[in-house]
Amino acid sequence: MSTRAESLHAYIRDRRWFGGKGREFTVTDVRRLGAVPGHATSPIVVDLVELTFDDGSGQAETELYQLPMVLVTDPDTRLDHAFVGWWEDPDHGWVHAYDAIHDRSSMTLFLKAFASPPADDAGITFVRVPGHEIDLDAIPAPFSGEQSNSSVLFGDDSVLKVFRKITRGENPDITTHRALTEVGSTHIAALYGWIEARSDDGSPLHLAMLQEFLRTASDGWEIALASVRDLFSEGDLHADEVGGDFAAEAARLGTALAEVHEQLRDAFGVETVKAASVADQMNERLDQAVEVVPELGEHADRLRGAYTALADLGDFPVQRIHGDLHLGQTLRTIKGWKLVDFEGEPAKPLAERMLPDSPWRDVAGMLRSFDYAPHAMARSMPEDDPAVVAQRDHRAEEWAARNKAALLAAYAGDPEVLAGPALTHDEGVQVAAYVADKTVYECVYEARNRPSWLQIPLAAAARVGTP
Ligand SMILES: Nc1ncnc2c1ncn2[C@@H]1O[C@H](COP(=O)(O)OP(=O)(O)O)[C@@H](O)[C@H]1O
Ligand SMILES: O=P(O)(O)O[C@H]1O[C@H](CO)[C@@H](O[C@H]2O[C@H](CO)[C@@H](O)[C@H](O)[C@H]2O)[C@H](O)[C@H]1O
Repeated sequence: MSTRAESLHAYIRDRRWFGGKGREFTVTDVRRLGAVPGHATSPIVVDLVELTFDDGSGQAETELYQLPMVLVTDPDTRLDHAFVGWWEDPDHGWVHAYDAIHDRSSMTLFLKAFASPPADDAGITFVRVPGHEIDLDAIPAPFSGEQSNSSVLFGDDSVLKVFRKITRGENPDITTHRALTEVGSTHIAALYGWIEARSDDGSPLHLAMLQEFLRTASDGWEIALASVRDLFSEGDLHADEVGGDFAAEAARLGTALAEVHEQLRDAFGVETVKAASVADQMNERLDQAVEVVPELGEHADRLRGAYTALADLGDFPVQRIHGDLHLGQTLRTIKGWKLVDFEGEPAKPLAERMLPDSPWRDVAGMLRSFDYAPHAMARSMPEDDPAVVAQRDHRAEEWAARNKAALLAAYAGDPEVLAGPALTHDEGVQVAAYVADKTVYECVYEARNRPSWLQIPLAAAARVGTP
């Protein structure tokens, strides 16, 4: 028989959403945040599990993970895949605990709680945003594309994104969506509500977000890959001649991003930042990245050149931004492009992700994605003939350049200009520095998560500063 802590350890360790893969940790605390009422026999509870990572350096780190669970007295074989453990629960005695995300009746009660919020002493609060009549009878189904969090779809009406790693304080996914929903932005999935609790120090714990389900959505990354596939299969045609040309979509993405940035400026305001201090942070990030990816050292001079040019700008404006924008965070619907997942860069502490930043960081994220798409596609089509490889490389550059130009021109307000300088000198310097910084981040991300893709950002680092 294992203890509650051992069961939680084993369950969390193997989950896709667990961010500490490969690191040793122990479960050092379990705090019951509250309960969702309504289940006749099986309590639904929300626990906050504290994990402590100790790599032996003497500096233990803790992280909090959220686990909504349904506690039943007899095993439920339908939920075998979501079995967390069997233990003596402090409030409910001997129970079999299952991850509630996978339990339809638990998730129905989560949804209904938005309409009839539990009493104040339930520990968790369901907040509803006015403006949408939630379909309370919609059937829940966990999202198959589970990533860093767990999402549950309710019919074709709404999605509940349950944050797994929890940080004390506000979650920018909620606060940014809320502000954009209030101004009626057409480039996001509207916020319908959220769930929160209080931390022991009184600060908010944002637990989940209920938002519009974009039922006609196609993933921007997949659409871009399809366009590249089309181009690669027509070796002698140019990017503007093949059926799947993406440039008009890239331009629409640029326009959508510009609108969202403007709405975020109106909602959260604008500040100025010293360019030299931003350049210092980029240099520091590069120093740390070279420790993880030593090959980056070969390109350090050209990367630092981009940061020096940035430092020379003096001051520049910063504002609330998306923070981790790439094609995988864009969805094409029949009503245009939508941006999702405003949580910011996963590697940064939450407090840092909320800080105003340059909108050019988001633009740079998209430009990097236009480099990734053709190179990722080329990797998935192994080829021995050097002539075909060279032709593809050439086409890949062409595809990336065409779509980058289209996005930049539209972002800068001129979607007709598909080539030539759409940006001022200062804007160009910022784009170059943020592209360099994102490339460095990607090298570390790939080295840790997908080493076989490391070559994509490394090759880009070698090109920084070249036209
Ligand atoms: N409102 C929505 N409607 C439809 N699909 C969505 C919606 N929000 C996200 N998605 C899809 O789910 C995926 C994961 O969402 P995301 O917010 O990025 O979650 P995570 O934080 O778990 O990575 C997205 O790439 C997108 O394909
Ligand atoms: O979506 P997340 O918030 O988890 O973002 C992380 O993972 C992304 C990969 O899924 C990573 O994006 C990089 O790879 C993409 C292709 O898979 C590419 O389109 C992006 O341009 C590239 O940065 C992202 O950087 C990371 O934060």
